[in-house]
Amino acid sequence: MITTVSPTGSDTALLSAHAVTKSFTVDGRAVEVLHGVDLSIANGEFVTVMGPSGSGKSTLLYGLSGMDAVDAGTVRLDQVELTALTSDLLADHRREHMGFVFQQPTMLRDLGLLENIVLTSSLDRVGTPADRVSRAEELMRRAGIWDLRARMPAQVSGGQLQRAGICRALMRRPRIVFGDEPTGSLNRESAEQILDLLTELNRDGTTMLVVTHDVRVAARADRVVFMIDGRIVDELGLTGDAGPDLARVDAVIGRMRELGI
Ligand SMILES: Nc1ncnc2c1ncn2[C@@H]1O[C@H](COP(=O)(O)OP(=O)(O)OP(=O)(O)O)[C@@H](O)[C@H]1O
Repeated sequence: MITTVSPTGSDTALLSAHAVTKSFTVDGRAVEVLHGVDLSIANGEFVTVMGPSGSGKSTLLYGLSGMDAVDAGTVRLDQVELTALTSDLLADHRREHMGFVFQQPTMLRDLGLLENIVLTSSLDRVGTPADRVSRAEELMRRAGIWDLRARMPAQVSGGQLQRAGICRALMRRPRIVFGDEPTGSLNRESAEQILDLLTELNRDGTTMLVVTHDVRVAARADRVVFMIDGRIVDELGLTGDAGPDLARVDAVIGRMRELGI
């Protein structure tokens, strides 16, 4: 059943934001782009954020993940208030608990995919080198790119590279994965494969917050959050027996029409 959910918080939230504001200085003037955003994401939930270009989706994602500081309000990951941490502690926390998937992963071009994936966690000194390779193997097999492990980033397709990027993001078993247009640069078939992978990872318990313009991506979520002009204006719950993808896509498009997006 497709349901509308209220935009209120949840006691079991893994990530919660309260009254978050953010301004940028443009031509010497502060322009507020997030106007007191509240958002709670439950453990294991898959949430997508949709809205017009410039509505503040990426700014929200960066603010919630601590990649960029917010001006006011609080952001908590589980019991830890991210907005109260020093930048060093926040960076540690981010490395340990969060994964990031962007439109195009940045890889070192002279290293093979496996080395690229293992390298991040090697730098972080997590486990033994053998542990890291075995974790990478598990993820790469799952993503269907183990056979490509020795290829250089320039020798694989955009979709394969994105799958490697997702493997890299998951090396440390993050509690939450943030995605900013993870299928934005891919053709339809590759995008579907990435979506299948993200959906599968979410089913295994990884919480996800993904910003997207693509209704097919949004429709995979448990909940779609709609932003307009720096505010969350509506939410659409897609949990339960929501039927085939098409019905979910229809529901998202219908809500976008109602909101004039
Ligand atoms: N570093 C910055 N300096 C000044 N203004 C910024 C900066 N980053 C973002 N903005 C502005 O903040 C607003 C929100 O931008 P943001 O990138 O969050 O929107 P978005 O919804 O993700 O857009 P899109 O869908 O086009 O990626 C926009 O008006 C943008 O121009």
